[in-house]
Amino acid sequence: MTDITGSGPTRGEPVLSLRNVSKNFGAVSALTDIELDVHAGEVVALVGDNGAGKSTLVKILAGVHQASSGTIRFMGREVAMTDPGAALDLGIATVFQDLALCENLDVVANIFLGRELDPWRLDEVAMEVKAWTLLNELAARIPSVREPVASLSGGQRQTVAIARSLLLEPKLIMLDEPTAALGVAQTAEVLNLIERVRDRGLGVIVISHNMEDVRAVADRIVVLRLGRNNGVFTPESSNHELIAAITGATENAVSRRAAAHAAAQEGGLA
Ligand SMILES: Nc1ncnc2c1ncn2[C@@H]1O[C@H](COP(=O)(O)OP(=O)(O)OP(=O)(O)O)[C@@H](O)[C@H]1O
Repeated sequence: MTDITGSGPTRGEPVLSLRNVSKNFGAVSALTDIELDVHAGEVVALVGDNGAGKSTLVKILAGVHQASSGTIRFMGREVAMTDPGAALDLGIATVFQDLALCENLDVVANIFLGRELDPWRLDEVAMEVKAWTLLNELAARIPSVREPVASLSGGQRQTVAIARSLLLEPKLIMLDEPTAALGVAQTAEVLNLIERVRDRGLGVIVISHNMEDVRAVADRIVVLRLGRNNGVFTPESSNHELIAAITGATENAVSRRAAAHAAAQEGGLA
């Protein structure tokens, strides 16, 4: 049976720790002296305006880009993510926004894509059982694992992509905008899924622009602004504080609208 936790760290132990991580693209400083900690059984939301450096940070951790300087510790030791394979081998899984699924293949084939149990002799039955086990552990609602991905909803596709990333028993999973373009019910399903992954002791990093989703699922909210850390918040932090950290100003069009909206709601309730 697939155990999606693997031999992971105990809840609360540090999984990932970044210190002074910087990344330059030629003359462009995409990231400067980033610090980030993720613990086992914790969801960390990475938020920031467009161009804040979120994608660059995730790509460094996924081995797509290499940091220009700084240290990355993973499971207690300093590591170098030289390529995507190295990150995967260490136990860092990434679900990118495009999900990288094959529309015409079924759920089983997508979960095992490139990782067939025996590439010379496809053991369809064993792979189907393993796919079901994985999806059941996630309490995922997929009608049939023999359904082509093309016929699944956005939420179900996200589920398949997450299940696929758990196959290699990672210690850390990174999700890039997992609820973008999803409806209300599908978003709730994906947020539940993230909680189940967290409850199994994995460290989770979620990039999101949706503050409601971030508050609903994150244990800590790390704000990046112009490639630098700009505060760590909790879901209880006020919208005003969060928006100020994201935009870098306490008074701006977004915060004024939020304040006016809150005042109107209060007025309505009175
Ligand atoms: N390959 C690259 N070459 C040059 N500059 C880059 C490259 N990738 C990112 N950058 C720059 O790094 C900065 C951070 O970009 P990044 O895409 O990481 O931000 P982001 O927070 O993910 O934004 P978004 O929410 O729009 O995806 C930007 O100034 C961007 O132009």
